Amino acid sequence: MPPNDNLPGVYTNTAPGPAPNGLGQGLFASKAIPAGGDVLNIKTAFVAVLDTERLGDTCSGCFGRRYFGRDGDVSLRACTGCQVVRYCDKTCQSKDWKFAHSLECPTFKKLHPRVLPNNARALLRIVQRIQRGKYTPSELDRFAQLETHAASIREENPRQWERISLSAKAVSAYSGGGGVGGGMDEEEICGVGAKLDLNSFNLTNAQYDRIGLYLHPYAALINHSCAYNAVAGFDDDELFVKAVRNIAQDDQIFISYVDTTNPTQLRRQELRERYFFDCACPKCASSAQEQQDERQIIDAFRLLQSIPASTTHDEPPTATVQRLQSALRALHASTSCPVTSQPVVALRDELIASMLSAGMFYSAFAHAAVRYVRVDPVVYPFVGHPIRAVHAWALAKLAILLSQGGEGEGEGEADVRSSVERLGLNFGLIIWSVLRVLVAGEGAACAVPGFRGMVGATFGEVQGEFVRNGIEPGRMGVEIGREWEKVGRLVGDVIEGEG
Ligand SMILES: C[S@@+](CC[C@H](N)C(=O)[O-])C[C@H]1O[C@@H](n2cnc3c(N)ncnc32)[C@H](O)[C@@H]1O
Repeated sequence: MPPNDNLPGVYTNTAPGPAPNGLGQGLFASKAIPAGGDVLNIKTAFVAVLDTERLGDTCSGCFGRRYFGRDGDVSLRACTGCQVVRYCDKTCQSKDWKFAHSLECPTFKKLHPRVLPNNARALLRIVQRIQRGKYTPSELDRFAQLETHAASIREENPRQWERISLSAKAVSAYSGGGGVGGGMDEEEICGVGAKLDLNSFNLTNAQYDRIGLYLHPYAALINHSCAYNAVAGFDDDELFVKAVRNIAQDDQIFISYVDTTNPTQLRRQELRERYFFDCACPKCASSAQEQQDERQIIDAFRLLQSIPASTTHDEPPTATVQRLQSALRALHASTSCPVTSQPVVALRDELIASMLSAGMFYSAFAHAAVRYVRVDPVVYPFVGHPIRAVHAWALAKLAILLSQGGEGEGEGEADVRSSVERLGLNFGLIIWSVLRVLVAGEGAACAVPGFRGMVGATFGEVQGEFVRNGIEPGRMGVEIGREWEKVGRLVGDVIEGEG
């Protein structure tokens, strides 16, 4: 991809321009981009910080990039100055020190053991880097032009404005003012805080789990559509935006700011509250007639929200699993939500995560198979969609664990295990075929390089194991088809059990 002439580290097949229909500025394809193709790659963030709950388990230098996919615990060492941020080693520490930690470390130390929330830490970084002249004039110029909606935040979300003002007060006190970029008063810092809230992305790891927040003023130009044509992903703080559909030259690039599997009413509400616009995308327009179904789904969401959060720390994971399973059954009893609609989709994702924490590996495998076979092809129709790839990877990892004799535990686990054993599943062929699809589709895949590297290495090991045993799974299409018929029966049983 060609570099952007003005912005360091920005490579792109796009150009900025005014977006029609009152969307402000947007990004437009400077050439045709096929599905799976590159839209934008930004090597270094304008700002990126970890969420507070990830400071203890994620490296603040590489954001987990260097040890991603490695099994077992990774030991991170805390910064001896502030004790707040942690690193893999000196390389990661020195990278972060140069970027901004040298500026913020004394403040973190003073506040320890209190830790500033993620948006205040991001704001402090931006303000201190501006004051020390660490951004180029073109980066600052792009940042200055970003939308803030500050007046709307003040009027419509007074609590958000209060949080921004409090952060600005603290940052103004801690940043000390002055420097080559000049001092910034509290009001200016509030403006930066509003910009951060409106324009930041979820920083994710290579498996698309949220780990923090990220902002770059060029990427922030991408507008929203629920019928998006591109997705963003990260390796470390390197951003990759890829096409999930064929994009014609001069077409506008759209990502989704919200979970597009959510019902229209919820998506629109979230977009209104956080981004201050009413979405007029084709997906929102076409679901106007779905009022009846929508209402049922909204009721289902309320039911889900009435259940206490699944991540309460004092609840044993097996209890969470039971709670989620009964919520799934209650949803089926009270609404006609299909397995591919929300909140059933989100509930199953949570169920799989909770089953893993509870050590219910056979049950987690069965639900991951439901997701792979029945849910994702409908919810993410583009085969190279990164979420689909991550779910396929989770299924393969579970199959690897079970093939190595992983023992499940917990209520109901014995039943699922005996169903799997009755079916006589050949895990090896299932693992091989799931990974093979991921590796073969790599050209049109949107997953970030770190993820693809991890999948490729695992496929190589699995293939090597087969070859050592004199087997060529590439020639076993019929046998593999039979294994997927068995998986289909398992999937059918799970869905029937929920109904
Ligand atoms: C992250 S910014 C995107 C860049 C923005 N257009 C600009 O000129 O700075 C988000 C803001 O862009 C506008 N926007 C993005 N997508 C939109 C859409 N589909 N419809 C209307 N406004 C949209 C809204 O004002 C929203 O708060």
